[in-house]
Amino acid sequence: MKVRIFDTTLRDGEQTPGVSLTPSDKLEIARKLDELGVDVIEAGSAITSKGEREGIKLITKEGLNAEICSFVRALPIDIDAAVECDVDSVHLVVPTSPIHIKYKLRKTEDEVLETALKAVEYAKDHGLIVELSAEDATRSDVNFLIKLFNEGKKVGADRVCVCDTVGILTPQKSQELFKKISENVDLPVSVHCHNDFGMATANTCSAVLGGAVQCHVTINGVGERAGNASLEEVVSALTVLYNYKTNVKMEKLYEVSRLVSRLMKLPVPPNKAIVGDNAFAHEAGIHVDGLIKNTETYEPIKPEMVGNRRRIILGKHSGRKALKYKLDLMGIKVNEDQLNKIYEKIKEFGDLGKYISDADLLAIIREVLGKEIEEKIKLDELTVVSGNKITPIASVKLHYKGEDITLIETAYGVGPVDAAINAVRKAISGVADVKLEEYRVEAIGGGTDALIEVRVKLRKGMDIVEVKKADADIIRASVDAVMEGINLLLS
Ligand SMILES: CC(=O)SCCNC(=O)CCNC(=O)[C@H](O)C(C)(C)COP(=O)(O)OP(=O)(O)OC[C@H]1O[C@@H](n2cnc3c(N)ncnc32)[C@H](O)[C@@H]1OP(=O)(O)O
Ligand SMILES: CC(=O)C(=O)O
Repeated sequence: MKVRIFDTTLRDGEQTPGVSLTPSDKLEIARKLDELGVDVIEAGSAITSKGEREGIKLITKEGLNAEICSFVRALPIDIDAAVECDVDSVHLVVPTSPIHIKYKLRKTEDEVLETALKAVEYAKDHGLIVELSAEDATRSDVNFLIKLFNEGKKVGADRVCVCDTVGILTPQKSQELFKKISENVDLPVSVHCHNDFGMATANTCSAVLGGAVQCHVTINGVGERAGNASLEEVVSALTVLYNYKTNVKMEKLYEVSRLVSRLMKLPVPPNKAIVGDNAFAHEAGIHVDGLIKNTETYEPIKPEMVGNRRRIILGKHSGRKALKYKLDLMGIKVNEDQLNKIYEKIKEFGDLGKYISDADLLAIIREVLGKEIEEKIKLDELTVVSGNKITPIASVKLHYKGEDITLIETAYGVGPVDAAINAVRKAISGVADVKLEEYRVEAIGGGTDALIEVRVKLRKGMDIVEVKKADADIIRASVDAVMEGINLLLS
């Protein structure tokens, strides 16, 4: 059976405290969501602001395949704003719980019903698809919900939605509630779950078992408070664990996750299911040994299925097979004695509570093998100019393959570090397509002469490396880290 995916990253997701997207950010995300194959994009809440309307209008003009929707309250002014943005549909939200009706709206149930039905009629008169949605439905009288939905159908509502606004459902209650609503309302039923108790994905899947045919979800589970049910979790669980189908192209999940993370400036926790960087990462020796023999031993699905990748991390818990596997991947040949020496050093590092980055491993290998591993690209010159009356600018001269090829480039940036890294990336653009995925900086010590530790994560295709470098000069530390990462990716 097929389940529709209603993505609310650009509406409920953008309600994440501190997050605000520009109209062009919204358009970029909407295009990716459309490529991903979601059925509905809730592009925002048109009444919110001029910029919000601008963003929604950019999306509706784009001619995407997905239905474009705006959140509206049961108010003509909200519906007018949605109509102005030329959306296909409205997510028309009506608070239904006693607490919302009494304290928030200061109305009676009858008054709420009357306002809601008038709003549905008004939206239908303006040619909109209407999803009539009950806010705080899971703390509402189920008979009132059924009455609202059935009356809503009479005046033209096309779908209904049950919102677990404060995330208090359990999987059992969810299945029962959605069964009751589906049996008593002859319209497609949507589920909208929040994650206050970490149950949003489970509750959403149970709602589908109960009869819901459309799931409201957000990329990375972003949203109010603890967030919404996450798209990647719901789609993967429904597909793999429950055997449902969706229109989502699952192999694009990681890519869309990272776009949303970058534009919302919300890092994806490493242990996030499906799209986290640790979702398919393994350090424990016993696990890696199993994986080498058959990946199914410790992976429920293949990482490529969701656009993620397998990572073998070396550390305190590693075994020799993991080390050998990693060295093979790096094209480094060692004898048994050298392997054991590198292995012991990794354990020593781990016991000191240290994280072993790819660059650390390379340093250990260099030490044990007693020889330099070839640096394909070397930094020769670096010049950076910055000040209060100049856009920061940097130029670099690099040597590629010894002295054979010289790469010289200049670039601007928002600051001197950005300019320097842009110059390096520009210079190597003809050699390799390397993307800077993450840049973090920490001062070790307190003064202006503190040691600066820079950590970068670089990607070339599906290969990712992490490097950390420390220097009193933040620009040197940054450029050295990026150069080392590029060399690792080219090795
Ligand atoms: C559970 C959810 O996610 S609900 C969606 C939350 N989304 C948002 O709030 C979108 C962003 N919001 C905004 O930009 C602003 O709140 C606006 C433009 C919508 C409204 O701003 P203001 O007019 O200043 O109102 P304010 O936000 O202070 O209060 C909300 C009003 O809407 C009313 N209201 C709330 N929900 C509904 C509803 N579904 N239908 C009708 N009225 C509603 C409230 O009762 C309150 O009315 P009151 O002023 O008569 O008490
Ligand atoms: C409508 C909505 O976002 C909610 O009730 O959570």
